[in-house]
Parts: sequence; C-alpha cells; structure tokens
Amino acid sequence: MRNAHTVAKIRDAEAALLAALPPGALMQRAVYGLVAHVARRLGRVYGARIVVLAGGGDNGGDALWAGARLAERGARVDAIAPGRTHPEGTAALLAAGGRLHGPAPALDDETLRRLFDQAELVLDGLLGIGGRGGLRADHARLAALAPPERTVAVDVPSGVDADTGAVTGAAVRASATVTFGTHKRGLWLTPGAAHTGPVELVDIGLELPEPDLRALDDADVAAMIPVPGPESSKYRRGVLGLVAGSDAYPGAAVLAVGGALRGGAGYLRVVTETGVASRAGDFVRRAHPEAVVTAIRAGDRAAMLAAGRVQAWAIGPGLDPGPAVRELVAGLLGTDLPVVVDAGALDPLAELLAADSAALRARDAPVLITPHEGEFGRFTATALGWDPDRTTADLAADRLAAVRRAAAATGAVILLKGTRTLIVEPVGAAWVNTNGSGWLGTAGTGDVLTGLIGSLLAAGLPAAGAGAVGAHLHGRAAERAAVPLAAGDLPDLLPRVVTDLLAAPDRGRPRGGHGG
Ligand SMILES: NC(=O)C1=CN([C@@H]2O[C@H](COP(=O)(O)OP(=O)(O)OC[C@H]3O[C@@H](n4cnc5c(N)ncnc54)[C@H](O)[C@@H]3O)[C@@H](O)[C@H]2O)[C@@H](O)CC1
Ligand SMILES: Nc1ncnc2c1ncn2[C@@H]1O[C@H](COP(=O)(O)OP(=O)(O)O)[C@@H](O)[C@H]1O
Ligand SMILES: [K+]
Repeated sequence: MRNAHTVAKIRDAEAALLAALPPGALMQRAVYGLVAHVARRLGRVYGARIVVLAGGGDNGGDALWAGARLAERGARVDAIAPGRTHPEGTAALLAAGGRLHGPAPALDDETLRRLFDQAELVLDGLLGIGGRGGLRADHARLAALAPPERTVAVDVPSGVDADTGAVTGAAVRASATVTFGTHKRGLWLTPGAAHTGPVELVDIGLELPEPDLRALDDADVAAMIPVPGPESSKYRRGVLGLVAGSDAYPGAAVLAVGGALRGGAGYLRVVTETGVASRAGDFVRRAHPEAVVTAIRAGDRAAMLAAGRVQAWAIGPGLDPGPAVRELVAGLLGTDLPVVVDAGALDPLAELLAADSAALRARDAPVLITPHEGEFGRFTATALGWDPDRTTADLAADRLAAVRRAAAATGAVILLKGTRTLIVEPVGAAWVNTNGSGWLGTAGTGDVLTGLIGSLLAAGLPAAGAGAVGAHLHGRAAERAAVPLAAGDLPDLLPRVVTDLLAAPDRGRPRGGHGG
C-alpha cells in the first residue's frame, strides 16, 4: 500500500522529527535518497553535467545539497536560481566546486538554453510543498525551459499543488519524481499526476498519521482477490445479477459480461431488455455461453428481480436512460444487496436521488457509482443541483475534494474514472488507481470495468475494495494488451493478470503502511 498525506500532516510530522534531530539531519536524509536516485539513473556521476534549479526554500536546499554531493563525486554542477537561495546548500555547492547562476532575471535566454541543452540531468528544486498558487514569472520561465525527459523533480514537480494536484499556468514536467517521507496527494491527482513520471519514495523516518489517500500495490490486490477454497461452489463464490444491454446497445452487455466472467463470481445472471428483437440477450448468449440470460420487457422490475437470487447487482451498460431504467434502479435500491450503477443507469439514479436525497443512506448495503468525468457532472447536476461548469472547474482545482463532497452528499461510493481513477466512500476514505495507460481511453472499457467490479462485489469484497481492486486489475490488463487495444481484449487478459498476482512470492504477507 502506498499512502499520501496532506501537506499540513507532513509539516506536523516533520516538526516533531526536526525537534528530535540535530539541525540539518532531516534534509540530509532526503538528499541521500535523491543522490542515490540520480547516481543510479546516470550510471556514471564523474564528468556528468547537471543543472540544479534552486528556489528560495528548503526544496531548493535539498537540490543544492544534492548538487554539492554530486559535484564532490566529479559531476559538473550549475545551479540556476530565480532569486535568493538556501544559504547552507549554496555554500556546500560552491565549496564542492559547483557554480551558481542568478538571480534568473539577469540571465539571458541564450545562457539558460545552453545550460539546459548541455545538461544530462536537471534537478527541479524550485518549489516543494511550500508552493502556493501558480508559479511566479521568474520561476515559470525556468520551469518552461527545463527538458522534461531529463528532469527529475525534487519532492514535487514545481508548479504542481502538492495537496490538490492543481496546475495553474506553467509547471515543471519531469521524467521522474523523488519524493520524501510520504506521497503527496498532488502527485497522484490529475492534472498534476501527468507531470511526475514514476515516483520514488525516500523514507526519511517521519511518523505519520492515517493517510488521506491510498494506492493499492500488486501485493495488496493479490491479498484481496477472492480465491475459492475447497468448500466453494458456484453459489458460494457469489452470484452477480447484471442488468445490461438493449436493442440499441447490445455490445455493451457483451463487454460487461466479459468483465464479470473474469471477475471471480461463481455465477452470472444477465438481465437484458427484450425490446423488439431481444438482440442483447442473443448477443450475450452467442459470445458468452456461461452466462444465464433472462430477457425482460423494459422497466419490468418484478421480472428483473425474479431472475434469481444474487449477492450483488450491477446495472447500466448499454441501457437507454429513461423512466423504464428508473423503475429498474428503484427496484434494485429496494433490495438489501450491494449495487453498482453505471452508464445508462446513472441519470435514472440521479433522478431518484433528486426526489429522495436519503434514498441511499436509508439502505444498509452500499451503492457504488462508476461515472467518468462527463457523467459525474450530469449526475451531480441532477442529483444535487450542482452547476456542471462549476463542477468541471472544481474537479480541476481539487478533484479529490469534489468527489468527497459528492459522495458525502449522495451516500454513494463513487468511482470516478479517468487517468487516475478515484474511489471515494461517503465517509471520505479514498483510494486512487495509478496503473493503466492512455490506451484504455477507448469505447467500451468502462463496460468491462463495471462487470468486473460487480463480480468482485458479488464475491464478497466491500464496495470501495471491489472498485479499487477492479480498477487495478483493469489497468494491469491494459498494460499487457497489444496496442491499440480494444475493450474486448481486456477480459481475455484478466486471467493472466490474476494468475501472476496470485503466484507472486509475497502474496498474503502483511504489507506495512509505514512511512507511506
Ligand atoms: N517536509 C519534510 O518533511 C521535509 C522537507 N524537505 C524539503 O523542504 C521542502 C519544503 O520547503 P519549504 O517549506 O521551504 O518550501 P518550498 O521550498 O517548497 O517553497 C518555499 C519558497 O517558495 C516561495 N514560493 C511559494 N509559492 C511560490 C510560487 N507560486 N512561485 C514562486 N515562489 C513561490 C516562497 O515564498 C518560499 O520562498 C519540501 O518540498 C522538501 O523538498 C526536505 O528537506 C526534508 C524533509
Ligand atoms: N489516460 C488514461 N489512463 C488510464 N486509464 C484511462 C485513461 N483514459 C481512460 N482510462 C480508463 O478507461 C476507462 C474508460 O471508461 P468509460 O469512460 O466509461 O468508457 P466507455 O463508456 O466507452 O466504456 C476507465 O476505466 C478509465 O479510467
Ligand atoms: K520541486
């Protein structure tokens, strides 16, 4: 498990440790980790040309000290400073033979370009967790010139808000980030997450409280995947009821069923709309003979519920939102089972919530909704009266906070899909998925995810756990796909992903959350 904390919590932990350690010791721990990263990456430090971007705070201090250590090992280090610099770090760099250029306004573009062009590596120490708002012009100029493929961000890419991931104006783009003590939420939240490259965590010994945001690793997911025991049967493993597919969109049902069959439930009951031609049911039967299909007339909630006993429901892929689907969603809310609501069932659920804001809180079992950003805007507009334009702005300014507000106000567990899918419980507990790739942004991958999550829910995982494990497996499957991937490729890749996770030697070993 990887943990992220708020800047305020990091400052508290830092203060406690600073009081207990000799002056400068904490910074030296950070510097040690940073230098190790740089040395590993360069292979040979001696003779390497390194540029240090040195802001006026401790982030600049880290970078300058790292520059000093690298200069002592024979690197040629040029520091560029927008203004004043960390005194001890500066003195150490100069004593080690490094050079300081600045303040930046006095440096012409030509000189700066030459320094950046020659650099094998740039250390971005302009701003860390002390950054506030958009970069000032003298910082922004340096951030824009730093070459992304050769830049390592110190603690946080400068210009990315460490708490929210918001980016206002220019920000450093790095090919790797070395962060200290714990992850910062902004490293994981879009848009900031697009600036970090892979993130390496350096343990500096902070004693941290409960995290504010978590990310599952392979080992966590391996320990959470429901594995059948000797006593298991198809019914004991969990039965999923999946309401998906209509005459208009039969394919979505096929994709969702594909995800569900590979999600670990023992039995799958699929409910489709008969419509004129019962197309969806026929499609599903042909593609997936394992699924048991019941075709119902649109909106016939009694027929849906009569499809058989299940442990969880998922509804939405390939359904046309309208009064008939609202009937079905209302029928599912009336059960005491966990329900996943996606796609064509989201607007109908939002309408039910607009009429009765306590509809979800009145249930004992969770409702997990899985919107993408556009669906989230529509859902919150209908259910909560939020202005969609304002919601778009709120998501860019502080994605996690916006989703937390919506989860608290509706009582739904919310899985907001995107580059960094977020899973948030009504009480605020939050997870982020950090794997996958842009190739997932193709029609139908969300349908596969809904089936997969529904299946995990039926197999007994709690709602947020099913969402987080489902998103992780879905992302890993995408990483293994031949590209460009199509949504239909994903179900067939899931068995290899799960098999490898379960075979990993550290499966089942406790994984500490220590130090993030
Ligand atoms: N918190 C910790 O546990 C540790 C922190 N360390 C380092 O210390 C950093 C935090 O240092 P500081 O608190 O000094 O903060 P920073 O170095 O992040 O930034 C503070 C400085 O930046 C200026 N500034 C703020 N916003 C700006 C903007 N938008 N444009 C231009 N300038 C801006 C401020 O006026 C101030 O001079 C961490 O990111 C990390 O690199 C490490 O040394 C080790 C331990
Ligand atoms: N850049 C990206 N990186 C990682 N995952 C992505 C990216 N873009 C989209 N995804 C994932 O792809 C899926 C798309 O789902 P969705 O928007 O519902 O599509 P559809 O409705 O066509 O199935 C989600 O799981 C989302 O998180
Ligand atoms: K930085």
